[in-house]
Amino acid sequence: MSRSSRTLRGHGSARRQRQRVWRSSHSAATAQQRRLKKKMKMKMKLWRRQRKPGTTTPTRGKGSATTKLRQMATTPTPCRSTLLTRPHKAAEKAKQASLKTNGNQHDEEAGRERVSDGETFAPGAFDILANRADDEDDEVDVSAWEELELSTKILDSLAKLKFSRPTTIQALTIPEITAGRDVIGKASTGSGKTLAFGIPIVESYIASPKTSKDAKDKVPLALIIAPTRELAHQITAHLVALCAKGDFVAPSIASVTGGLAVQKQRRQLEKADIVVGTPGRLWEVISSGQGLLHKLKQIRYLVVDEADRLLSQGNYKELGEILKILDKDDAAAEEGPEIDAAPEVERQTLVFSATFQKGLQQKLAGKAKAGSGDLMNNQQSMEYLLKKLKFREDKPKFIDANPSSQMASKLKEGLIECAGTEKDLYLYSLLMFHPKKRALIFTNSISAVRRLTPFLQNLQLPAVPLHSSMVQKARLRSIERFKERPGSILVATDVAARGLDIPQVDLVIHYHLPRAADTYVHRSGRTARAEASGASILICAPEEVAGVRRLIAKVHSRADEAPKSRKTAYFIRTLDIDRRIVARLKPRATISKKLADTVIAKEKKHSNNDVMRQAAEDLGVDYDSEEFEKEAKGKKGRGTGRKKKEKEASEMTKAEQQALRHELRGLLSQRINTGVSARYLTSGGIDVEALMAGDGNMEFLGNVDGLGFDDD
Ligand SMILES: Nc1ncnc2c1ncn2[C@@H]1O[C@H](COP(=O)(O)OP(=O)(O)OP(=O)(O)O)[C@@H](O)[C@H]1O
Repeated sequence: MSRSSRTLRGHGSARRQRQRVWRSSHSAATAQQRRLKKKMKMKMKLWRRQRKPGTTTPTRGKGSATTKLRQMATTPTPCRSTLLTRPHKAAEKAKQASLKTNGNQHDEEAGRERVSDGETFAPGAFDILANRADDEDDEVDVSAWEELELSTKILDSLAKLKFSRPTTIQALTIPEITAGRDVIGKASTGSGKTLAFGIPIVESYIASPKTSKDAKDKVPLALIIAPTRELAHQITAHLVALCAKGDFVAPSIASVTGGLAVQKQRRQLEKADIVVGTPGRLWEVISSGQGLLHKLKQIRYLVVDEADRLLSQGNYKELGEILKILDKDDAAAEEGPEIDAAPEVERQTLVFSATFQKGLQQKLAGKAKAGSGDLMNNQQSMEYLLKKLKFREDKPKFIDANPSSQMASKLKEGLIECAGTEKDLYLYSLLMFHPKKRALIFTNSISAVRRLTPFLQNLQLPAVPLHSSMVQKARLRSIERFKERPGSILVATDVAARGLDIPQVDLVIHYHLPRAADTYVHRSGRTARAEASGASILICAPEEVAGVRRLIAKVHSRADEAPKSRKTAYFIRTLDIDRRIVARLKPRATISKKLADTVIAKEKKHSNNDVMRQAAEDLGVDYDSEEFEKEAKGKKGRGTGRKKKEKEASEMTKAEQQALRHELRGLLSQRINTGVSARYLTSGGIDVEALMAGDGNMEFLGNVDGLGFDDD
C-alpha cells in the first residue's frame, strides 16, 4: 500500500472515528433529524407523484408520511362545532391534495386505493357524506338493512356513514335492482334516491371479478347521467363516501362534466369503473372517441337521474344522442364488421326523480287549469318513459315511494304578497325575520342573481351567487362557502334547483315565481331534506298570485286519485309580515339597491363599450362612446326609461358612491324597533350587539316567529 493511500485511509478512518464519536454523542438528535429528513423526502416524493396525472399512491407502513397524509385527509381533528360540515383545515388541505390527482387511493392487492379520479370534481363542495363518515368511533347498528341482503362490506360502510336504516325508496328499490330488474323510482326530494341506485351498483362492483388493471381493457360498470354539473359532482361525492371507508377495493369514479378539461376527462373515463356525467360533456367526450363508445356500450347499469328533466323537451337532445348511440350496437353488430360489434350485454336501466308528471313541466303561463287532466298518473308516466328509453324489460318496475306527495313531509309552504317593485325590500325583510338561517334564494335569471348578490352583501348579509355563466371553479367555491358558513345565503338560478344536497338549509325563497310546477317542487326540495324541517316561501306580486295558486294546486292535487272537490282545495298560506318593520327597513334597502344597480350598470357600460369598440375596429371606423350616446339620445322607444336609469346609475361618481355607502353604514348601525323603548333595549333583554352587527333579532324586530307558520 502506498504512503499516500495509507495516509488517505488513515485520514478516512480518523474521520470515521470522529463521526462515530460525534454520532454517539448526538445520536438522539441525529436519529430525529434523519427521521425528519426521510419524512420530508417521502412527502416530496408523494407531492411529485401527485403532480403527475394518472399516477397512484403506494401504500406504506402504518406510520409512514403517505399513510399519515391519507389519515389526515380522511380523519379530521374532531371539533364539535365543525365536525358535521367542515373537516379540520389541515385535513381538508391534505384531502384536497390527495384527491386532486389520484383520488383517495387504496388498493388491497396492489397496495393502492382507488376511489375517484378526483381532479374532475372538487370534493370540498360535496363531501358532506365523507365528513359524516369520519367519526369512526360512533358507528351505528345497521340491522335494519339486513332484509336487503347486502354484503357485510357495504353494511360496514353504511354503519360508518351512520345510516341506521334504509329510507323507503331504498328499501323498495334496492332488492329489485339487485334482482336485475329495470326500475323507475319516484320519491320525494331529499329521500335518499342517490344511494337507492348507488348501493346496488357498488355491491355489483364489489361482487364482480376484477378483470384488468390496464385502462385499455377496462370496461365501466355503470353510466350515471344527471342534468347539472353540481348534481353530477354530488353523486360522485356520495359514491366516493360510500366506498371511502369500506373494506374493499373501491371503484374508480370519473365525473365527466363541463367546465373542466376534456382531454383529462377522456383519460379518466378510459380507466373508470363508474362514470357520472352531464349529457353535454358526456356526448362531447363519447362522440369524439370510438374506443370510449365501444366501452360504454358494455355498461351493466344506465342510470338517468332527474329523468323527467333530462327527458323533457329542450333538454333531451344530447341525452337522446347518447341513448341512440348506446343502443345502436345491436343493429351495427348485425351489419357492421365484427370488430365494431360490442359484446351483448344485459344493461339494466334505472330511472329516478321526485317528479314524473308531465303536467308539472308545463309553463304556468299556459291556460291549463289545475287538475284538468294534463297530469300523468304512474301508468301514463311509464308509457312516456317507455317511449323515450330502451328498457331491457317490457315492463320495468315502477316504484312510487310517496304516492300521496312529492314534497318533503316536514316542509312548510307560504307566500308573501308585495308590489312587484318592492320584492328586493321584502326579500331583505324576510331574511331579517329569519336571522342566521341558511337560505337559498331562487331567481329566474342570471341578471337577477348578479344584482341581488351585491344588494344583499351591501346590507352586510353573507350572500354568494350561483348561475351557469360562472366559471366552474367559482360555482364550486360558492357552493362550498354556502355549505361551510352557517347563516349564509345562496342566490341562484334553477341550476341549483335539482338534486343539490346541502344539509341544514332552513329556508328556500322564490324571489321569482318558478316557471313550472316541477321547478317549484325541486327548488323547495333543497330544504327539509332527510327528515329535517324547512320552509319554502314565494315572494309574489299581486298579479302573480293566481299563477301561484294554480302551481300549488298542481303540486298538491293528484289527478288520478284526489276527489274533484279536493283538487283545487289546497290554498297556500299567505304569511303575515309586520309591514311597520318593512317600512323601517326600506331606507337601507333603497340605498343598497342603488349601489348594486350602479355597479351592474358600470359593468354593463364597460362591456357594451368593449363590444362597440370591437365592432368599430372590425368595420375599420372610429368609435367614440360619447358621440354614439349623443346620437342615440332623442330616439324614443321601448325601454328608454330603464336605459335612462341605467345611464344615471353608470354615471354615479366614486364620491357619490362613497357618500351612499357612508349613509348605508349609518343606517345599518341604527336600531329598527317596533315601539320597544330604548331603555328596554339597553336593559339586557335584547342582544343589541347582534342587532348592531346586522345579525337580526326576533324580539327586536317584533313577534315574527315563524311568520305565521306555527299556527298550523
Ligand atoms: N338511509 C339513509 N339514512 C339517513 N340519511 C340518508 C340515507 N340515505 C341517504 N341519506 C341522506 O339523505 C340526504 C338526501 O339524499 P339524496 O341527495 O340522495 O336525496 P334525493 O332523494 O336524491 O333528493 P333530490 O330529489 O332532491 O335529488 C343525503 O344527505 C343523504 O346522505
